Amino acid sequence: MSTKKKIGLYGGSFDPVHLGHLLVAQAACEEMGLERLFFIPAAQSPFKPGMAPTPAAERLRLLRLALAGKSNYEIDEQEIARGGVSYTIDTVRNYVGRFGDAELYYLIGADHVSSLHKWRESEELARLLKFIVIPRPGQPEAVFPGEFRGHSLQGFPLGVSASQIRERVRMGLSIDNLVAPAVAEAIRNYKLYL
Ligand SMILES: Nc1ncnc2c1ncn2[C@@H]1O[C@H](COP(=O)(O)OP(=O)(O)OP(=O)(O)O)[C@@H](O)[C@H]1O
Ligand SMILES: O=C(O)c1ccc[n+]([C@@H]2O[C@H](COP(=O)([O-])O)[C@@H](O)[C@H]2O)c1
Repeated sequence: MSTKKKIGLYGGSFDPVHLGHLLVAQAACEEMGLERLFFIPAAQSPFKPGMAPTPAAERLRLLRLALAGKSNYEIDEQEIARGGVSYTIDTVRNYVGRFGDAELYYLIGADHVSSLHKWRESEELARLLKFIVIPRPGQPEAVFPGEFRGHSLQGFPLGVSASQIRERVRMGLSIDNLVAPAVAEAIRNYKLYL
């Protein structure tokens, strides 16, 4: 069995961070024994080109509230700092430089598995890390394409998405129990997603 440190990278738009994300993180840490998990908010996800995300400062504010007090979770702002479209290979190269002796895992929801081969420099990405896939309701069981290596977790499949939360706020519906209480309060106070 490998004794290398296991480090998890969790990239996403987090617009806003919701309980689905937090359960993904929990399942990955428990089932894979990750020592550290970095939440990495994207400046702009490559596969959401037509969608201007909420300003990074607001998404970061919500992430900080959601993760407050969870010491094994960290927020990495490198993609926000780089700006432009956030390609995972650039971020992963940064982690290889910082944690060359660790095993790197990248967390994705099951909705991303079938298009992994379309990610930038996908062969190099597949060489540098393994993927952790968390089931999402409505998505088939993950089958890794080609060269990709990874683990499919049991998780706690939860039918919550950021788009559903944005839509509920626009419609004046409650988002309590879909996001952390402090996140719901901040979304109300700062009048986000109206
Ligand atoms: N409920 C969930 N269960 C499992 N994985 C999830 C869930 N929600 C999000 N993810 C995964 O988390 C990562 C970041 O997701 P993202 O921030 O884009 O949220 P989203 O809910 O998918 O957003 P949107 O509804 O706007 O597409 C992606 O890999 C996505 O598949
Ligand atoms: O690098 C790529 O080509 C690539 C293609 C699609 C998605 N990603 C990353 O995957 C993460 C989840 O994407 P999304 O669209 O669900 O927010 C986010 O950090 C994106 O930058 C990365």
